[in-house]
Amino acid sequence: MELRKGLEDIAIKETEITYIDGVLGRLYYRGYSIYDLAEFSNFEETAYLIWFGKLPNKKELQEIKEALAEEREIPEYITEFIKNVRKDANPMDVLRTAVSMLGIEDRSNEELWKKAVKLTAKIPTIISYFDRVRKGLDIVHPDPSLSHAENFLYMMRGEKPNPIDSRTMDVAMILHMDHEMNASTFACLVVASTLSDLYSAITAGISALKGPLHGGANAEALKQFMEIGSKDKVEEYILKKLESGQRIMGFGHRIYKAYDPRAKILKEYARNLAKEKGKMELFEIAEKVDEIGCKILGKKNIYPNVDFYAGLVFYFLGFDPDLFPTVFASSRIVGWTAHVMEYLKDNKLIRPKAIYKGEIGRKYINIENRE
Ligand SMILES: CC(=O)SCCNC(=O)CCNC(=O)[C@H](O)C(C)(C)COP(=O)(O)OP(=O)(O)OC[C@H]1O[C@@H](n2cnc3c(N)ncnc32)[C@H](O)[C@@H]1OP(=O)(O)O
Ligand SMILES: O=C([O-])CC(=O)C(=O)O
Repeated sequence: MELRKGLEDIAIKETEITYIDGVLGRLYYRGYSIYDLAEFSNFEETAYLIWFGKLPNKKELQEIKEALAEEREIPEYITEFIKNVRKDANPMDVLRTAVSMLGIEDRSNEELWKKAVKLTAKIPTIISYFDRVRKGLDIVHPDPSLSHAENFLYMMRGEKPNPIDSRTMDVAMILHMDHEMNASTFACLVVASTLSDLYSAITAGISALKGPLHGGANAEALKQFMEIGSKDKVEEYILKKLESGQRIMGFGHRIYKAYDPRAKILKEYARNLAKEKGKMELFEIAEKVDEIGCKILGKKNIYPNVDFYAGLVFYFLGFDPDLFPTVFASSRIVGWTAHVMEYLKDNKLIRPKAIYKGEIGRKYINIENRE
């Protein structure tokens, strides 16, 4: 039996949701280029596309917007949990637990897409309530008149965002929405394939996304730009890091052997926000890491991934770094739920093999006679 560490190059399902061309650095949701979706679409429309396989007409778009807006509020017992949980909790742990709590209450047999809408609508509320409570601020209830992205920023800040911030948030959420068989989506499918419930599957996805090799890299990337402190220290920092065997966070990808198209798009949004917020110096440090990193690591086909500029964008939008992976999750929930629904249409229990390398036939020794 062949060992494929990390399941590299193993396909576990056929999909019509997302296609990645890792060599040319291209990404398509349901056949539409990510560049077109980022330029012309919005969160609700792209979510509909990912869930249902087609762009919605006007009526369908209105219906999905209304369904998402109606489901934003969270049950009181979850708000109470958020108020009582330790203020220094990791926000991904809070989100994971709150999603799990939602699952305890939802015993309905309603169609999975309806549960997917509920989860997608409620995740920004969980995140913003926790952030405001831990800062000693009053929670801001969702405003159903605002779009999904606008409302998220509104609940975080307590005031309506300007059009540049709203559009940036919308685009960032589109870019994070799905990415084929990434680690967190796979984690969801492992759980779903046992015919467990959707909330349990999503809880697994959140757990997998938390790690710094996956969705946690956006915060690590920003930390690295801040640590560097000035543009002229970038080269020395990168060389030192690589010489000591460490990784440049926000660089490298299992599938992309080219520049991640999402990073290309986010870079321009990060540049614009940096200008608007007067934070050009931090952006220029990141740009220099990008340039020198590509020169050195590009020889091994290692380039910036989505997390490289996402951290900067989320930071400029006002999110604290420990919230970045939760913002990622607030968008990836669409992809997780879409893949679970697609997989369950032709379910097969996910159960790979391990190659046994230990001994066989060892003699059991009573504890009194052991060394
Ligand atoms: C949303 C996302 O999840 S995108 C990914 C976010 N994660 C990060 O940015 C963390 C940094 N990046 C990484 O750790 C990796 O590139 C991963 C985990 C994303 C993918 O890596 P894998 O496909 O498993 O490749 P693997 O970890 O085996 O690395 C292959 C080689 O590239 C090198 N490499 C990979 N990424 C980096 C990096 N960021 N910096 C320096 N070297 C790197 C490894 O050291 C290794 O070198 P070697 O062959 O000389 O030993
Ligand atoms: O595809 C991957 O392995 C990681 C990634 O970029 C994502 O989940 O968006």
